[in-house]
Amino acid sequence: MLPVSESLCGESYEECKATADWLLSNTQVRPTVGIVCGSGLGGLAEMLKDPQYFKYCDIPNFPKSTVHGHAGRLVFGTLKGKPCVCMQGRFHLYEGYPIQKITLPMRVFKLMGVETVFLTNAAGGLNQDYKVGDVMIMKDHINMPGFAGNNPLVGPNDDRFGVRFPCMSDAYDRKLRQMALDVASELGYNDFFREGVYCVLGGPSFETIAECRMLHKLGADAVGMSTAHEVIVARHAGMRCFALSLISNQAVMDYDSQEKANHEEVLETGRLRAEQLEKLVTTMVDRLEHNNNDSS
Ligand SMILES: O=P(O)(O)O[C@@H]1C[C@H](O)[C@@H](CO)O1
Ligand code: HPA
Repeated sequence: MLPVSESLCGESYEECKATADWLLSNTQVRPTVGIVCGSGLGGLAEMLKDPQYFKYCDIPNFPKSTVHGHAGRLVFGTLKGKPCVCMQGRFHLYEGYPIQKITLPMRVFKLMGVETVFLTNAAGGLNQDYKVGDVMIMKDHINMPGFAGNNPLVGPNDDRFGVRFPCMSDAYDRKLRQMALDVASELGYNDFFREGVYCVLGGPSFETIAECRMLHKLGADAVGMSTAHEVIVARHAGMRCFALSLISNQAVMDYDSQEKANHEEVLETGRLRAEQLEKLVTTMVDRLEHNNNDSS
């Protein structure tokens, strides 16, 4: 039996530790790199060598994955010789879980020894220069649910994870972003590589035209339904973060447009860019130094 929860939503230190210990007792892998796969981007998990799979429904304290395109399992293995754990599918606010619960895997990552987290997502392009299939390095985020008090760090702070008021001006690691630009250039990806600001909303409905126009005016280049909350929790716990948005569709900004955002297009764009994204992340992991203090 796992310890009785005193947390708001099942994400207390003791519960996360029990989950981390359970996983570590069932695998030999001691991950220093964590990966989160976005919609249609689960193929990255297939890159791990000697994979060991744990279905979310079998992991103590884990929520279940409910979204098509998110396999719902944790994969342990090595990538370019580095011990990794990969979420093949993530949790979203719109699935009905409390925000503290959907970000629980970040704390479990931390307690298993992860130092650096790579996250991917599918997102709608708000920047008019972006095309479907572009890949955006996340330079920053706008956490819309947080404006209304729905921040994953709401609730009692446990200092064993991090401080009460964590800084977020360095949420997306500068050195990793530069490494991504270098690697993208070496791989000949410059034509479809961007760097920009991601705005997270709660979903599951896609945005109205007025909402897209507003978000663009506020400074967002892409809009999605994930990642920012995970990054907040990962940064709170002192892990380095790097995130990529695949522009899976153009956000509709024009009342004359016949375009309609839909999840099938999102998954299809993921399939088209999967190989390049996998190559980029694999190359970056290969170049990682295990030095969390290296962050800037
Ligand atoms: O997990 P991500 O952020 O990649 O998923 C996006 C947002 C929605 O879950 C879904 C919409 O198609 O894709
Ligand atoms: N909006 C929100 N989330 C998304 C989108 C979008 O257009 N595309 C993929 N995820």
